[in-house]
Amino acid sequence: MAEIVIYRYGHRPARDKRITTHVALTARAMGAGSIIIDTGDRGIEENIVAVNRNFGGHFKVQTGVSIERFFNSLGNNDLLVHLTMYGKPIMEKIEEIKEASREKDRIVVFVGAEKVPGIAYAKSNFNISVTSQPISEVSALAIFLDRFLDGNELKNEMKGRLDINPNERGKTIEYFPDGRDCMEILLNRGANDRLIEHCVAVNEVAMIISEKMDCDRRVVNAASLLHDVGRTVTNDIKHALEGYRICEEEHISKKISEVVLKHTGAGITRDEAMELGLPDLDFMPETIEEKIVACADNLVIGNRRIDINDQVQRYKNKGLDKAATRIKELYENVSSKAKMDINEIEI
Ligand SMILES: C[S@@+](CC[C@H](N)C(=O)[O-])C[C@H]1O[C@@H](n2cnc3c(N)ncnc32)[C@H](O)[C@@H]1O
Repeated sequence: MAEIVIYRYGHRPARDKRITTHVALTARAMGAGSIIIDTGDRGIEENIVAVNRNFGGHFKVQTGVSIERFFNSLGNNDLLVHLTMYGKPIMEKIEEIKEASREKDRIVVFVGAEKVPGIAYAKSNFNISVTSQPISEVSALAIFLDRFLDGNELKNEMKGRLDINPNERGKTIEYFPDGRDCMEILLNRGANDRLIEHCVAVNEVAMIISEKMDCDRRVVNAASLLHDVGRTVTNDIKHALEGYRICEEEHISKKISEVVLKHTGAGITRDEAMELGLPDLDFMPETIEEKIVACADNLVIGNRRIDINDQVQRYKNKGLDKAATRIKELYENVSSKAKMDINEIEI
């Protein structure tokens, strides 16, 4: 499938910031991989970086590429489609464009802001109109992308720091802190260097495991970095509970705080929880993300990897035989899901 690139011509930073940003947002949401803008505009670049961070994906933006430089950069593997009210109707040409794009690396969609010079019409493989009436470049681009991608772009899922969960009467926003956010939370909560180094080491192991299976990597990333944030309050068995409370205070998704809550050893049963003075709850890891983080924590002591058998022995030495058996079983379970021996992971 050819990569879709948008070229935005005639951008005037003082006048067009909003509409060019909307062209970029539409391109990003509707299946394009990047936008190139003729006039330099750091504001738009920063805006798109922030949108990617919040809502996911790797949409690229480059500004300050003049039309001459842009045309010089085009090669035989590019198909250039110019959207203009003076072009051929999209319904007549879209199948031909799809066919032509199959042999190309990139399909470059040219949209103007102000008057477009004749060279754009001459250089384009297709000059395409979306109705013969003047409309906004945002709508022209949206309709073109929708027709070109047969509506499949509407199924795109990008995952960033925020998930917007729509409901009948509004929305709920779920927050998945990224690495930078997690580090800020740890520091703001007073984590010392040793604690941070431990969290980073567990994170490294957890992320390697997460690459081997289908799971929400945002959850694994944040939960592994924050699994011990409760140790800024206490180092006893209640640290996971404190971590959960901190995650709640930071308005972090439950998918993450639940991992933090259940990361101790290979989980704590309801009976054990009662004996340990914890709330009358089951703290056993159930989701794949919960299992990955608990398991990664068992493979790390301080900031170094520990052999799983040594970890199991440490629990046995403390007389915690049941917990030791569960740790081994969890390790075997996660290894089989990862289709590798996770005891071989090196950091
Ligand atoms: C405000 S218009 C400027 C049109 C300008 N007068 C020109 O020379 O084409 C901005 C852009 O919207 C897009 N556009 C506007 N109407 C369109 C239509 N009916 N079909 C396709 N694209 C259209 C074109 O890409 C155009 O360059």
